[in-house]
Amino acid sequence: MKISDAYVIVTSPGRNFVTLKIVTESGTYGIGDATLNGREMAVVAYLEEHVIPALIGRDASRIEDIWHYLYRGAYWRRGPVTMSAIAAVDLALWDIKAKAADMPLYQLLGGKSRERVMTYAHCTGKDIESCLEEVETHVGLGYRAVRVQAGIPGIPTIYGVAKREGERYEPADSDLPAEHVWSTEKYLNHVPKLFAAVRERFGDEIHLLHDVHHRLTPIEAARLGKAVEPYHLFWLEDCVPAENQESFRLIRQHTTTPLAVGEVFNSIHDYRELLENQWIDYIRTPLSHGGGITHVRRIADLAGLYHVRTGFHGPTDLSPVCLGAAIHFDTWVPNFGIQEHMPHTEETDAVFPHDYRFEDGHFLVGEAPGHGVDIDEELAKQYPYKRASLPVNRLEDGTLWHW
Ligand SMILES: O=C(O)C(=O)C[C@H](O)[C@H](O)CO
Ligand SMILES: [Mg+2]
Repeated sequence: MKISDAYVIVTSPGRNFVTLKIVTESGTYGIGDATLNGREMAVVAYLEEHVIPALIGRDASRIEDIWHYLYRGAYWRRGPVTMSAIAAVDLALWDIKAKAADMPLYQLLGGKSRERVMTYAHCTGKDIESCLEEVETHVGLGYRAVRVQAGIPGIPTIYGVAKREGERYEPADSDLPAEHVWSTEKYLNHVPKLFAAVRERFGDEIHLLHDVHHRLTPIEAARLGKAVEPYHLFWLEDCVPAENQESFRLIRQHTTTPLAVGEVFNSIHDYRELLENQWIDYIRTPLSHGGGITHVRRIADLAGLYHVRTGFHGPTDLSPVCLGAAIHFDTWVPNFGIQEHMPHTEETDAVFPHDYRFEDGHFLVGEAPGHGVDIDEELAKQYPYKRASLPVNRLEDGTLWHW
């Protein structure tokens, strides 16, 4: 199973995606997602200049050895660019191995732990009322869990809320970073009212999630966690920037609201104190940013020791390749929690044909050999790369804040 060719495909069917294709001498190929939103071309350069030349001629079946060759062998360890590049190789190699075994990937991982994968949808609105309408729509579509984000009075642009009614939310929305304004006090005063309204209208059954997107300090996060306790959230996500893992000690001492962290993490080392001290409840690192299946399953196993479950990041800036592989992983992993689901556009789905299905608030894994996602290279060529940047956030006095 010698690797005879490998190349990167960049396509932008509505948004940018980076895909690595690895081909073996027998003609069996695999694909991996290497998309790092707003920093796509850095991963392309890493793969083309440093990884692909070293892959040609290697045995594609030696996934573990190739992982360590790329991780230890680079000398420069960890980081989102490195770990996204390694992830793309790893996902493509698992795809090849499963195809060679004529098995869907979940079988190779250890078989089904569940029949279907619960997902949560994004419900956003410019105010509480329009957000409630979104919840109504998604409950009607069968979702058992929804992420609720509403506009905050006095803050013109807010994370998670589309610029105009009826439009899709897309964070990387301009060539150079847009500038947003943030007020912690306005936010903290408003969010409990939003959850009170959702529980009052929809009752206790539906799971509710919320993403703070790294904007609070630990004591402010503790205040929010406490304030929303009556509405029993499924999780509060990224309530503080998590480089300082120790800050979760303080948050945890104050609130029983479950905490999810890690969509910007890329290594097991980012999680160690959080897990060993039982400060969090869900891990978020997607396969495509955390070194692929080979590394993320080690994080999931470590998490399992502490009753921590998976809740993988799944916005539209991860391609269907990442989502498809995640659905296989979610079907297998013993300590599964939930899978994020932001539907891709029709154009994206056409470029990446796949066999996973959404039904009644859940994903159903496909039975095709491999991870079940392919790329239509001819169609991909019709959508050239266009630079798109994530916004920056400033406090009302102009101080640069966390976006
Ligand atoms: O989906 C989420 O929870 C996010 O926070 C989405 C991020 O803002 C997005 O992936 C940034 O690229
Ligand atoms: Mg998030």
